[in-house]
Amino acid sequence: MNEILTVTNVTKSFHRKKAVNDVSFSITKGEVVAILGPNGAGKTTTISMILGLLKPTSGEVRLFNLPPQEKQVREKIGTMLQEVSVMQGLRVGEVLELIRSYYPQPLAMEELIELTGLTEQDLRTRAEKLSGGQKRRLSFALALAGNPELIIFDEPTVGMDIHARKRFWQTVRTLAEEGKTIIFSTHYLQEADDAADRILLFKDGAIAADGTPAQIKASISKQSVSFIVDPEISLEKLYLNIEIHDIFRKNNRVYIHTENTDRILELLFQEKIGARDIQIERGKLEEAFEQLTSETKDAI
Ligand SMILES: Nc1ncnc2c1ncn2[C@@H]1O[C@H](COP(=O)(O)OP(=O)(O)OP(=O)(O)O)[C@@H](O)[C@H]1O
Repeated sequence: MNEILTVTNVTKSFHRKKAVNDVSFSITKGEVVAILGPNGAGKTTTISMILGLLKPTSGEVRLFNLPPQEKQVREKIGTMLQEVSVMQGLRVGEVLELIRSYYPQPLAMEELIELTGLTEQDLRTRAEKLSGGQKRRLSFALALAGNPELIIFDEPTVGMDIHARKRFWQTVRTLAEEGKTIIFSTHYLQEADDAADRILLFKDGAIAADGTPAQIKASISKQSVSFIVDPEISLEKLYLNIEIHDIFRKNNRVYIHTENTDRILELLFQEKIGARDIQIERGKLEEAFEQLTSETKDAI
């Protein structure tokens, strides 16, 4: 109903290589979604298909229930891609006025300046003379110029210093609170965790996980419950539980690897096996993420 984007069984092949392999997901109004994954996971290819810049080899992308290339769709989208190209010869203020004039209901110039942090001085500068950081701000302003309902950023914070990043994400939050739908790609789990309310974890051209940051973190970090139990107590009843990934005894202790420590605790009390000195451990998240994503293979 409130679906802004639907991606259905989309595959993109370059020669024999599948950059994106049978991906399906949908995004509803007001969501802030991170497409998270390592180099080559298929993030940019997916975003390019969403924007209609690349045609899927098979499958379908629909935005506002229309094909991405439709004019009505284009008017509702703002985008900031990795490569910033600026128009030569025009001043920043002129570029913004020009782009605003293409849209039926552009964002007010004052608001655009306020949101993106462009200064009066920036507005008078010729676009090609901007520094890298200023160009990113212009690019951000261009993305917002048409007052879009859906904003798509491909690796938006690459090259931004820590202050610029902070400011950028604050602005994204403001836009989300206004009801905009936001999709961005990133390499960084931390960034996805801080800024998004949903993460699509891409790996080898497919979605490896889809959930809230808390769910994604729980699914990738190794958690374990361990406890002491009398050696004669049978653990057979526990073996069958699907929440248990691995169970073994080491010295006096039993270790259980799981994604759902709460459920395991419930189970221990239910089964009344007399577990003592129960400990819960969570592995380091960033390490687990790096391990997961570094296993990315150059699939053919
Ligand atoms: N035009 C192209 N021709 C051939 N192969 C391509 C093309 N574009 C992308 N690929 C391949 O498809 C795979 C996915 O690339 P993509 O750029 O979508 O990944 P990504 O997740 O955005 O990576 P990065 O974080 O490095 O931008 C990679 O293996 C890449 O080499």
